[in-house]
Amino acid sequence: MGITPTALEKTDKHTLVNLQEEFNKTKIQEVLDDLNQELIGLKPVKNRIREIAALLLVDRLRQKVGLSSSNPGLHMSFTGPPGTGKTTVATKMADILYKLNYIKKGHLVTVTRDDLVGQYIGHTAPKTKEVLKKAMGGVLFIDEAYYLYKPDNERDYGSEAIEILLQVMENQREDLVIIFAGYKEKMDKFYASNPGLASRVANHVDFPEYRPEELLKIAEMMLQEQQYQLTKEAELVFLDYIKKRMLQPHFANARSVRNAIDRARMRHANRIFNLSSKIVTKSNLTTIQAEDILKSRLFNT
Ligand SMILES: Nc1ncnc2c1ncn2[C@@H]1O[C@H](COP(=O)(O)OP(=O)(O)OP(=O)(O)O)[C@@H](O)[C@H]1O
Repeated sequence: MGITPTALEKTDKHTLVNLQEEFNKTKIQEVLDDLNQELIGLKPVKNRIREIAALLLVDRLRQKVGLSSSNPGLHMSFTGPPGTGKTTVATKMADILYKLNYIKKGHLVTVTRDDLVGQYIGHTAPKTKEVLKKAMGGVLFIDEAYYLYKPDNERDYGSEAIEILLQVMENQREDLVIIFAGYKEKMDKFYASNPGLASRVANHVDFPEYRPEELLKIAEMMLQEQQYQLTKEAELVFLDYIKKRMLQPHFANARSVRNAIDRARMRHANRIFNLSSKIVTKSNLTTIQAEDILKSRLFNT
Protein backbone atom coordinates (compact mmCIF):
# COMPACT_ATOMS: atom_id res chain seq x y z
CA MET A 1 0.00 0.00 0.00
CA GLY A 2 2.55 2.52 -1.12
CA ILE A 3 5.05 1.40 1.51
CA THR A 4 7.60 -1.16 0.44
CA PRO A 5 8.19 -3.99 2.88
CA THR A 6 11.71 -2.70 3.48
CA ALA A 7 10.48 0.76 4.35
CA LEU A 8 7.85 -0.69 6.70
CA GLU A 9 10.44 -2.89 8.33
CA LYS A 10 12.68 0.08 8.86
CA THR A 11 9.90 2.14 10.44
CA ASP A 12 8.92 -0.77 12.68
CA LYS A 13 12.46 -1.34 13.79
CA HIS A 14 12.93 2.33 14.44
CA THR A 15 9.76 2.52 16.53
CA LEU A 16 10.69 -0.56 18.55
CA VAL A 17 14.02 0.94 19.50
CA ASN A 18 12.28 4.11 20.54
CA LEU A 19 9.82 2.28 22.76
CA GLN A 20 12.57 0.61 24.75
CA GLU A 21 14.61 3.80 24.96
CA GLU A 22 11.60 5.85 25.90
CA PHE A 23 10.60 3.37 28.57
CA ASN A 24 14.08 3.38 30.11
CA LYS A 25 14.26 7.13 29.94
CA THR A 26 11.04 7.61 31.85
CA LYS A 27 12.26 5.49 34.80
CA ILE A 28 8.74 4.13 35.15
CA GLN A 29 10.06 0.67 35.89
CA GLU A 30 11.51 2.03 39.14
CA VAL A 31 8.08 3.24 40.23
CA LEU A 32 6.50 -0.09 39.31
CA ASP A 33 9.24 -1.95 41.20
CA ASP A 34 8.70 0.25 44.28
CA LEU A 35 4.99 -0.44 44.07
CA ASN A 36 5.71 -4.15 43.98
CA GLN A 37 8.04 -4.05 46.93
CA GLU A 38 6.18 -1.62 49.16
CA LEU A 39 2.76 -3.19 48.83
CA ILE A 40 1.90 -6.75 49.79
CA GLY A 41 -0.60 -8.53 47.52
CA LEU A 42 -2.79 -6.25 45.37
CA LYS A 43 -1.90 -8.20 42.23
CA PRO A 44 -4.88 -6.98 40.16
CA VAL A 45 -4.17 -3.38 41.17
CA LYS A 46 -0.49 -3.66 40.27
CA ASN A 47 -1.40 -5.18 36.90
CA ARG A 48 -3.92 -2.43 36.24
CA ILE A 49 -1.39 0.31 37.06
CA ARG A 50 1.11 -1.35 34.70
CA GLU A 51 -1.57 -1.44 31.97
CA ILE A 52 -2.41 2.23 32.44
CA ALA A 53 1.29 3.13 32.43
CA ALA A 54 1.78 1.14 29.20
CA LEU A 55 -1.17 2.87 27.55
CA LEU A 56 0.10 6.31 28.53
CA LEU A 57 3.62 5.54 27.39
CA VAL A 58 2.53 4.16 24.03
CA ASP A 59 0.30 7.16 23.50
CA ARG A 60 3.20 9.51 24.17
CA LEU A 61 5.30 7.57 21.70
CA ARG A 62 2.60 7.62 19.03
CA GLN A 63 2.48 11.39 19.35
CA LYS A 64 6.23 11.52 18.97
CA VAL A 65 6.31 9.56 15.72
CA GLY A 66 3.41 11.56 14.31
CA LEU A 67 0.69 8.93 14.73
CA SER A 68 -2.75 9.90 15.90
CA SER A 69 -3.06 10.04 19.64
CA SER A 70 -6.31 8.99 21.21
CA ASN A 71 -5.62 11.62 23.87
CA PRO A 72 -6.13 9.22 26.72
CA GLY A 73 -8.36 10.40 29.50
CA LEU A 74 -6.25 10.70 32.61
CA HIS A 75 -8.85 11.12 35.32
CA MET A 76 -9.28 7.99 37.41
CA SER A 77 -11.43 6.17 39.88
CA PHE A 78 -9.91 4.14 42.73
CA THR A 79 -12.55 2.09 44.45
CA GLY A 80 -12.26 -0.10 47.52
CA PRO A 81 -12.69 -0.17 51.28
CA PRO A 82 -10.61 2.12 53.54
CA GLY A 83 -6.97 1.27 54.13
CA THR A 84 -6.53 -0.88 51.02
CA GLY A 85 -3.70 1.23 49.60
CA LYS A 86 -5.59 3.69 47.40
CA THR A 87 -3.68 6.77 48.57
CA THR A 88 -0.34 4.96 48.43
CA VAL A 89 -0.98 3.81 44.86
CA ALA A 90 -2.23 7.29 43.91
CA THR A 91 1.14 8.71 44.96
CA LYS A 92 2.85 6.28 42.61
CA MET A 93 0.40 7.08 39.83
CA ALA A 94 1.19 10.78 40.25
CA ASP A 95 4.87 9.92 39.85
CA ILE A 96 4.20 7.90 36.69
CA LEU A 97 2.15 10.73 35.17
CA TYR A 98 4.93 13.16 36.03
CA LYS A 99 7.65 10.94 34.56
CA LEU A 100 5.64 10.65 31.35
CA ASN A 101 5.30 14.40 31.29
CA TYR A 102 1.52 14.41 31.54
CA ILE A 103 1.67 16.68 34.60
CA LYS A 104 4.32 19.25 35.48
CA LYS A 105 4.91 18.72 39.20
CA GLY A 106 3.63 15.28 40.14
CA HIS A 107 2.53 15.97 43.71
CA LEU A 108 -0.59 14.52 45.32
CA VAL A 109 -3.16 16.64 47.13
CA THR A 110 -5.63 14.60 49.19
CA VAL A 111 -8.98 16.14 50.08
CA THR A 112 -12.47 15.22 51.25
CA ARG A 113 -15.78 17.03 50.89
CA ASP A 114 -15.03 19.44 53.74
CA ASP A 115 -11.99 20.82 51.92
CA LEU A 116 -14.06 21.64 48.84
CA VAL A 117 -17.52 22.55 50.04
CA GLY A 118 -18.38 25.54 52.22
CA GLN A 119 -21.21 25.78 54.74
CA TYR A 120 -22.63 29.06 53.54
CA ILE A 121 -23.63 30.55 50.25
CA GLY A 122 -20.65 31.87 48.30
CA HIS A 123 -18.09 29.84 50.25
CA THR A 124 -17.83 26.77 48.03
CA ALA A 125 -16.41 28.24 44.83
CA PRO A 126 -13.44 29.95 46.51
CA LYS A 127 -12.75 26.85 48.62
CA THR A 128 -12.79 24.51 45.61
CA LYS A 129 -10.70 26.90 43.54
CA GLU A 130 -8.12 27.21 46.30
CA VAL A 131 -7.74 23.41 46.42
CA LEU A 132 -7.51 23.25 42.62
CA LYS A 133 -4.79 25.89 42.68
CA LYS A 134 -2.78 23.82 45.15
CA ALA A 135 -3.24 20.67 43.07
CA MET A 136 -2.36 22.21 39.68
CA GLY A 137 0.49 20.35 38.03
CA GLY A 138 -0.25 17.28 40.14
CA VAL A 139 -2.99 14.88 41.14
CA LEU A 140 -6.04 15.79 43.19
CA PHE A 141 -7.21 12.78 45.20
CA ILE A 142 -10.79 13.16 46.41
CA ASP A 143 -11.46 10.57 49.10
CA GLU A 144 -15.06 9.44 49.65
CA ALA A 145 -15.96 11.55 46.62
CA TYR A 146 -19.64 10.51 46.78
CA TYR A 147 -20.19 12.82 49.76
CA LEU A 148 -19.91 15.68 47.29
CA TYR A 149 -23.32 14.76 46.00
CA LYS A 150 -26.33 14.72 48.28
CA PRO A 151 -29.39 13.78 46.25
CA ASP A 152 -31.80 14.46 49.12
CA ASN A 153 -30.76 18.06 49.42
CA GLU A 154 -31.40 20.15 46.33
CA ARG A 155 -29.65 23.16 47.75
CA ASP A 156 -26.52 21.35 48.82
CA TYR A 157 -23.36 23.22 47.88
CA GLY A 158 -21.62 19.98 46.85
CA SER A 159 -23.08 20.26 43.35
CA GLU A 160 -21.39 23.64 42.99
CA ALA A 161 -18.03 22.01 43.70
CA ILE A 162 -18.81 19.24 41.19
CA GLU A 163 -19.59 21.86 38.51
CA ILE A 164 -16.22 23.55 39.03
CA LEU A 165 -14.39 20.21 39.02
CA LEU A 166 -16.13 19.30 35.76
CA GLN A 167 -14.98 22.50 34.08
CA VAL A 168 -11.40 21.96 35.17
CA MET A 169 -11.47 18.28 34.14
CA GLU A 170 -12.53 19.31 30.70
CA ASN A 171 -10.53 22.48 30.13
CA GLN A 172 -7.30 21.98 32.02
CA ARG A 173 -6.54 18.40 31.19
CA GLU A 174 -2.90 19.28 30.73
CA ASP A 175 -2.46 20.60 34.24
CA LEU A 176 -4.38 18.41 36.60
CA VAL A 177 -5.49 14.82 37.03
CA ILE A 178 -8.30 13.97 39.43
CA ILE A 179 -8.66 10.61 41.19
CA PHE A 180 -12.05 9.95 42.76
CA ALA A 181 -11.85 7.40 45.56
CA GLY A 182 -14.16 5.50 47.88
CA TYR A 183 -16.24 2.38 48.39
CA LYS A 184 -17.17 0.74 45.09
CA GLU A 185 -20.95 0.60 45.54
CA LYS A 186 -21.20 4.21 46.67
CA MET A 187 -18.94 5.36 43.83
CA ASP A 188 -21.07 3.50 41.28
CA LYS A 189 -24.15 5.33 42.56
CA PHE A 190 -22.26 8.63 42.50
CA TYR A 191 -21.27 8.10 38.85
CA ALA A 192 -24.80 7.06 37.94
CA SER A 193 -26.10 10.35 39.35
CA ASN A 194 -23.35 12.38 37.69
CA PRO A 195 -23.02 11.03 34.15
CA GLY A 196 -21.10 14.10 32.97
CA LEU A 197 -18.45 13.42 35.52
CA ALA A 198 -18.48 9.65 34.96
CA SER A 199 -17.84 10.09 31.24
CA ARG A 200 -14.66 12.01 32.02
CA VAL A 201 -13.24 9.29 34.26
CA ALA A 202 -11.42 6.92 31.96
CA ASN A 203 -9.48 4.58 34.22
CA HIS A 204 -11.06 2.49 36.94
CA VAL A 205 -9.00 0.58 39.47
CA ASP A 206 -10.68 -1.64 42.03
CA PHE A 207 -8.87 -2.38 45.31
CA PRO A 208 -9.90 -5.69 46.87
CA GLU A 209 -10.26 -6.22 50.60
CA TYR A 210 -7.23 -7.96 52.15
CA ARG A 211 -7.37 -11.50 53.46
CA PRO A 212 -6.29 -11.95 57.11
CA GLU A 213 -3.07 -13.68 56.02
CA GLU A 214 -2.22 -10.71 53.79
CA LEU A 215 -2.86 -8.33 56.66
CA LEU A 216 -0.49 -10.37 58.82
CA LYS A 217 2.18 -10.07 56.13
CA ILE A 218 1.53 -6.32 55.95
CA ALA A 219 1.95 -6.14 59.74
CA GLU A 220 5.22 -8.03 59.55
CA MET A 221 6.49 -5.70 56.85
CA MET A 222 5.52 -2.63 58.84
CA LEU A 223 7.23 -4.05 61.94
CA GLN A 224 10.35 -4.94 60.01
CA GLU A 225 10.57 -1.34 58.76
CA GLN A 226 10.61 -0.25 62.39
CA GLN A 227 13.08 -2.99 63.39
CA TYR A 228 10.63 -5.10 65.37
CA GLN A 229 9.54 -8.67 64.90
CA LEU A 230 6.84 -11.00 66.16
CA THR A 231 7.59 -14.30 67.90
CA LYS A 232 6.00 -17.36 66.27
CA GLU A 233 3.35 -17.36 68.97
CA ALA A 234 2.73 -13.63 68.58
CA GLU A 235 2.21 -14.18 64.85
CA LEU A 236 -0.62 -16.62 65.53
CA VAL A 237 -2.18 -14.33 68.11
CA PHE A 238 -1.94 -11.37 65.75
CA LEU A 239 -3.70 -13.36 63.03
CA ASP A 240 -6.41 -14.11 65.53
CA TYR A 241 -6.53 -10.42 66.47
CA ILE A 242 -6.97 -9.45 62.81
CA LYS A 243 -9.85 -11.88 62.33
CA LYS A 244 -11.60 -10.43 65.38
CA ARG A 245 -10.85 -6.83 64.37
CA MET A 246 -12.31 -7.38 60.90
CA LEU A 247 -15.70 -8.00 62.48
CA GLN A 248 -15.63 -4.78 64.50
CA PRO A 249 -16.96 -1.43 63.31
CA HIS A 250 -14.62 1.01 61.55
CA PHE A 251 -12.27 -1.68 60.38
CA ALA A 252 -9.87 -0.07 57.91
CA ASN A 253 -7.67 -2.89 56.60
CA ALA A 254 -3.97 -1.98 56.57
CA ARG A 255 -4.62 1.25 58.49
CA SER A 256 -6.19 -0.73 61.35
CA VAL A 257 -3.17 -3.02 61.25
CA ARG A 258 -0.84 -0.03 61.55
CA ASN A 259 -2.82 1.23 64.55
CA ALA A 260 -2.77 -2.20 66.17
CA ILE A 261 0.98 -2.32 65.75
CA ASP A 262 1.38 1.08 67.38
CA ARG A 263 -0.57 -0.14 70.39
CA ALA A 264 1.36 -3.41 70.54
CA ARG A 265 4.60 -1.42 70.57
CA MET A 266 3.28 0.63 73.45
CA ARG A 267 2.45 -2.49 75.48
CA HIS A 268 5.80 -4.00 74.53
CA ALA A 269 7.60 -0.90 75.83
CA ASN A 270 5.58 -1.04 79.02
CA ARG A 271 6.44 -4.69 79.54
CA ILE A 272 10.14 -4.05 78.98
CA PHE A 273 10.02 -1.09 81.33
CA ASN A 274 8.50 -3.23 84.05
CA LEU A 275 10.97 -6.10 83.71
CA SER A 276 12.60 -6.85 87.04
CA SER A 277 16.02 -6.68 85.43
CA LYS A 278 16.84 -3.28 84.03
CA ILE A 279 19.45 -4.77 81.74
CA VAL A 280 17.74 -5.49 78.44
CA THR A 281 19.05 -7.25 75.37
CA LYS A 282 18.68 -6.07 71.80
CA SER A 283 16.29 -8.96 71.31
CA ASN A 284 14.11 -7.71 74.20
CA LEU A 285 13.90 -4.35 72.49
CA THR A 286 12.87 -5.72 69.14
CA THR A 287 10.63 -8.69 69.93
CA ILE A 288 6.88 -8.33 70.25
CA GLN A 289 5.47 -11.22 72.24
CA ALA A 290 2.03 -12.79 72.25
CA GLU A 291 1.12 -11.06 75.52
CA ASP A 292 1.73 -7.64 73.93
CA ILE A 293 -1.16 -8.41 71.60
CA LEU A 294 -3.30 -10.48 73.93
CA LYS A 295 -3.69 -7.48 76.22
CA SER A 296 -5.80 -5.79 73.56
CA ARG A 297 -9.37 -5.15 74.66
CA LEU A 298 -10.49 -7.28 71.69
CA PHE A 299 -9.46 -10.38 73.65
CA ASN A 300 -11.33 -9.33 76.77
CA THR A 301 -14.77 -9.26 75.22
N1 LIG B 1 -0.68 -3.86 50.45
C1 LIG B 1 -0.07 -3.13 51.39
N2 LIG B 1 1.15 -3.46 51.82
C2 LIG B 1 1.77 -2.74 52.77
N3 LIG B 1 1.24 -1.64 53.34
C3 LIG B 1 0.02 -1.25 52.95
C4 LIG B 1 -0.70 -1.97 51.95
N4 LIG B 1 -1.89 -1.36 51.75
C5 LIG B 1 -1.92 -0.31 52.57
N5 LIG B 1 -0.78 -0.23 53.29
C6 LIG B 1 -0.46 0.78 54.31
O1 LIG B 1 -1.65 1.05 55.04
C7 LIG B 1 -1.83 2.43 55.27
C8 LIG B 1 -3.14 2.90 54.65
O2 LIG B 1 -3.04 2.85 53.23
P1 LIG B 1 -3.67 3.96 52.29
O3 LIG B 1 -3.75 5.27 53.02
O4 LIG B 1 -2.94 3.95 51.00
O5 LIG B 1 -5.12 3.36 52.10
P2 LIG B 1 -6.43 4.05 51.48
O6 LIG B 1 -7.12 2.98 50.72
O7 LIG B 1 -6.07 5.29 50.77
O8 LIG B 1 -7.28 4.39 52.75
P3 LIG B 1 -8.38 5.56 52.90
O9 LIG B 1 -9.22 5.54 51.68
O10 LIG B 1 -9.11 5.17 54.12
O11 LIG B 1 -7.59 6.80 53.08
C9 LIG B 1 -0.60 3.10 54.69
O12 LIG B 1 0.30 3.28 55.76
C10 LIG B 1 -0.05 2.10 53.69
O13 LIG B 1 1.33 2.20 53.57
